[in-house]
Amino acid sequence: MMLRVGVIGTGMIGQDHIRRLTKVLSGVQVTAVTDIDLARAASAAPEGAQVFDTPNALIGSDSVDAVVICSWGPAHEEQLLACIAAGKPVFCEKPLVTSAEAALRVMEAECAFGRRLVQVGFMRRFDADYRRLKAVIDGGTLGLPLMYHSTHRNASVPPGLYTSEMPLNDTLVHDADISRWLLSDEVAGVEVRLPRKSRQGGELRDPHFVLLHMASGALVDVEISVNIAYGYDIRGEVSCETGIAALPNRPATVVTDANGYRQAIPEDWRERFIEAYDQEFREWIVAAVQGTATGPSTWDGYAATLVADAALRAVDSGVFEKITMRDKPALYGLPVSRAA
Ligand SMILES: NC(=O)c1ccc[n+]([C@@H]2O[C@H](COP(=O)([O-])OP(=O)(O)OC[C@H]3O[C@@H](n4cnc5c(N)ncnc54)[C@H](O)[C@@H]3O)[C@@H](O)[C@H]2O)c1
Ligand SMILES: O[C@H]1[C@H](O)[C@@H](O)[C@H](O)[C@@H](O)[C@H]1O
Repeated sequence: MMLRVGVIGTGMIGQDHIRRLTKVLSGVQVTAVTDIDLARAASAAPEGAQVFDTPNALIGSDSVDAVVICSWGPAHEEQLLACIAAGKPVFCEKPLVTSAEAALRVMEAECAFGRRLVQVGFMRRFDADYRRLKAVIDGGTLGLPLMYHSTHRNASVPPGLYTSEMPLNDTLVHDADISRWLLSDEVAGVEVRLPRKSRQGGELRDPHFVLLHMASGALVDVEISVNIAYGYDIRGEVSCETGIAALPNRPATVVTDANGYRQAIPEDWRERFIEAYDQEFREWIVAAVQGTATGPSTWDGYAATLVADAALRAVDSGVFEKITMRDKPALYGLPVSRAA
């Protein structure tokens, strides 16, 4: 069966996902697009796709079996609720939503529907390097994971559009999610320290040093730098009881010349995670054709949102901010635990 997809939001990642859905992946066709900027939607629409005036019109259309949401975070809740009301599988870019209350409303709607419909765009879980790293941790040969060092550096972020909350509610959510997934753990609380401000980002508060206290007692330190200038640099190293497991430096051709040996650094997320995005959509298509969703869930989006909310509180309070999660609905599987 050919999955007919409607895309909401045709900005940077919307266009990149339309490219992979039309030129890279099979079994899928983009039949509809929309954006509040209709001219942008029209220019991003692949041949034969209909341009809708509103997300609701696209979601309700008979020509759309499943939806991909690539609008800004604060718009996600309303669009997710409309997809769930229509019973259509939906891939929603991260962040799921931008407050815990909104995440709970989406969760309640999905649970009332009774079947998973939502996959959240935490693409690191589909990256081959992260998958190998998790296999080593889960294999147990290094003992229990004690600390995870997560480095998240963006060359730059769009001035004006990327606000001072976003290092925590748009960028940190990746590190929160990957820490939970890698360590099979939950985040119990957050501290944030602000180092000297970088002059690269104008008024933007940047960088951030975040400490995630995991329920097992493991600690995760996260560097969020969003105007590092030199490239998109994602690193991760897990310190266990008897050894260390780390992401490799990205395989890239080594250039040698009079200036020495060097390897290229990805420009942005499109380049660094290109295969991971392809894979997350391969897996999404398989589930969406069956009318459901697998992979990162509304529960995972809720957990990451709780971390973002707590981190935003911690910036103001300067102290440890505790996280309290609601009970996990059966729809999302068993609670995780990494026993000491
Ligand atoms: N997984 C990743 O690595 C990754 C990478 C980039 C962006 N993202 C996420 O994807 C989303 C979009 O990011 P982007 O970088 O493409 O931003 P962008 O600003 O380039 O594009 C967003 C588009 O959505 C449109 N839009 C906003 N609100 C809308 C609404 N209510 N209805 C219809 N259209 C609307 C805007 O007009 C714009 O064209 C964000 O949630 C972002 O966090 C994820
Ligand atoms: O929306 C983007 C995207 O999620 C990237 O993966 C992340 O590195 C950026 O910080 C964020 O702004």
